[in-house]
Amino acid sequence: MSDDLLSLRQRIDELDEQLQALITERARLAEEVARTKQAEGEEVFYRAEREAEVLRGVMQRNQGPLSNEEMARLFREIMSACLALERIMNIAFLGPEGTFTQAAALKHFGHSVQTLPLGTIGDVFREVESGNASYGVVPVENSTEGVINHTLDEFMNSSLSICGEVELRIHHHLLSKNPDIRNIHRVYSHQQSLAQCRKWLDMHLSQVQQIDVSSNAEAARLASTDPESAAIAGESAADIYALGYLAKNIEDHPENTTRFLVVGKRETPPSGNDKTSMLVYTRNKPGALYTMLAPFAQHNISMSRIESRPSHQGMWNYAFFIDIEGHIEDNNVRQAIDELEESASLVKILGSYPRAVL
Ligand SMILES: O=C(O)C(=O)C[C@]1(C(=O)O)C=C[C@@H](O)C=C1
Repeated sequence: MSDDLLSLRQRIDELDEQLQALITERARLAEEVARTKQAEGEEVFYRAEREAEVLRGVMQRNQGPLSNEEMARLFREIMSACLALERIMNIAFLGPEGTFTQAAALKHFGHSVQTLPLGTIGDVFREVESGNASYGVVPVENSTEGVINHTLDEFMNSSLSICGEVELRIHHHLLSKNPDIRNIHRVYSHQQSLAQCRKWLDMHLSQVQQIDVSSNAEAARLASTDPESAAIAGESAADIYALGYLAKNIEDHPENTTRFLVVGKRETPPSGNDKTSMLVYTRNKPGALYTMLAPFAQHNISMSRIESRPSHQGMWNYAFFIDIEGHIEDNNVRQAIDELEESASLVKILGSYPRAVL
């Protein structure tokens, strides 16, 4: 080994020692935080607003060469490990193991949580409502395929609050036990993923049967038992089912992103950069939509999403899912909602939560 390399490694060793001592000190402080929370009768250890504040601080201070996201990911894991000293959290997600929803849960909470795969979006809500899981993670919309109605509909009858959002770039791969694409006769995947790779499939596998299954992870499991088949799924499913890559990143839109929501029982205090989601029921009369939206414009509040769903409460009533910028404790948001309540049949606040940091 050259002297130059040796001395660089010595400096890295010294820094690692300092970093380790600092991480240990941070972990001890987290233990002290836990004791303080306990003494104050607090039952909730996870603080979404504080975590967002810490991660934003990390990104603001960062000057490279690591990217902001990379640096924040490192701190994400340190905080996750610190929180695990306070309390191990159980996170329910739309399973099975290896789904993008699991990847979103780990991106949001870090890897020091326990993840609990469940069969349906409804099961995720029930598990959090019953207290068996601390939080739940469910998909809510995809940039190419649109909104996930099951999730929106669950909010109509649930008392849970949204306490976070996660955005995940979705990369789809063609995975198989078979090393030769010419031997593939069937492709398994979730119907949304088949749709997201439509052009690629038409171009490369137009003669191959497409089989729509309940999740990409299930598709990967099937492909692992059927060597004449392939699955369209993500990296974690490839790892879990030991599949090889026949083609990578086959999604039609490279910017393909899915947004997930984190649901829990606690309302989240302001973090300084928040969103508020609500469900607004209106009567079907002329100008209802205009009247409903006017308070947001008057109070200078940006709306990032509006979706309508049949309300299931009478044939002509609609429910609108609306996301706005700001926190329910902000004066202008509070005032706009007070005014909205005068014209709407019902306004249900689903939660104010930090805008996705990572
Ligand atoms: O500040 C707190 O309340 C903590 O518990 C500490 C800490 C952290 O490690 O910074 C850990 C977990 C919380 O979710 C937020 C922050």
